[in-house]
Amino acid sequence: MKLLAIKIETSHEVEDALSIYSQDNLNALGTEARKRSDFEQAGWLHDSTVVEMDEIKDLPKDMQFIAYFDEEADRDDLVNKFKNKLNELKSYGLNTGEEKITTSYIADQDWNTAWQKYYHVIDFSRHLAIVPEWEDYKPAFSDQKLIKLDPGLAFGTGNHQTTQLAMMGLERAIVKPVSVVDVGTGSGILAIAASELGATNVLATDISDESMTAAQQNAALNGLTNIKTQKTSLLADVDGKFDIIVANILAEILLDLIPQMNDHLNDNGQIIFSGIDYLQLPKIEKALDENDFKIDLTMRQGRWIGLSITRKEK
Ligand SMILES: C[S@@+](CC[C@H](N)C(=O)[O-])C[C@H]1O[C@@H](n2cnc3c(N)ncnc32)[C@H](O)[C@@H]1O
Repeated sequence: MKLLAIKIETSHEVEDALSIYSQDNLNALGTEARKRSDFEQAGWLHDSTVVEMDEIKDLPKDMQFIAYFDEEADRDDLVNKFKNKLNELKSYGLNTGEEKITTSYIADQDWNTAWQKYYHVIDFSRHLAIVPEWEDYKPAFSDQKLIKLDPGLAFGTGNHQTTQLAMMGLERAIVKPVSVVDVGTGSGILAIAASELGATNVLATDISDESMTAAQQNAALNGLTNIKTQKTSLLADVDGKFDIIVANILAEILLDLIPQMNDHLNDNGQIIFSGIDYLQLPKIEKALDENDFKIDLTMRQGRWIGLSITRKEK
């Protein structure tokens, strides 16, 4: 099988917006960002970044964004959609760089190994490190938990700021054994983090088949038997209540989740949201308030907001 690769010479300011747009709106099979700054920083980073010489001669001016699609996808339509998206992002005042778009068809094996080059150990916190399946890593603290991961085609390498905000929320929330539901699990990264942080049982849900496969494989890779998966949209068909609900999904989808949360949250339960662009926060605040929830903690990385939420006191 071949893949359609759409390459855009653009600016790092629009990396998140293009990644999410490609995956959520255009059904991209995967995305990749080659940033000049990554290459310039290589060598002094304390992680295991390795830069190969043949890549240095071809550095992007700022960022090369690449989205991969099925070879049957409509190439011209996708290129037009990316052009429109870049115009929209420019109208928000974002730097969209050169905006040069090129396309090519590549063998999918090349893609599988190509993106692995840009995915390395993330020494995330005192408690957690994310370790790609193919890398060796020795933690500085012997009790730091390792999340071993092969995200495959699912979202959730741990590199994304939204995933990291949700992980911070989980670290703060899990202070005793609790039950957790991870809504929109992608690679299973947050479900695995919850289990490693001491959750008793975790349900990982997603609407995509790729995510179900990736989450199951990654739970097994980490030897975790307390993670179950369920393919479903949000919490509509989920049975039971949980101590923690965690969801890293775009704000538009979180708005549909909010009215479902009360029926699935135990007394004294907590909710962790991520994936909210800061411009969308007022909508989320309003919906939470209308559904008798309150925000206890607001976290922000770049454009992204993470929230820790509980029920309003009666
Ligand atoms: C931004 S990714 C988050 C992945 C992972 N939890 C992380 O934090 O890195 C969002 C995930 O939500 C899933 N998703 C989107 N809409 C959904 C819905 N209505 N119900 C369940 N999952 C959904 C997508 O398939 C995707 O895997």
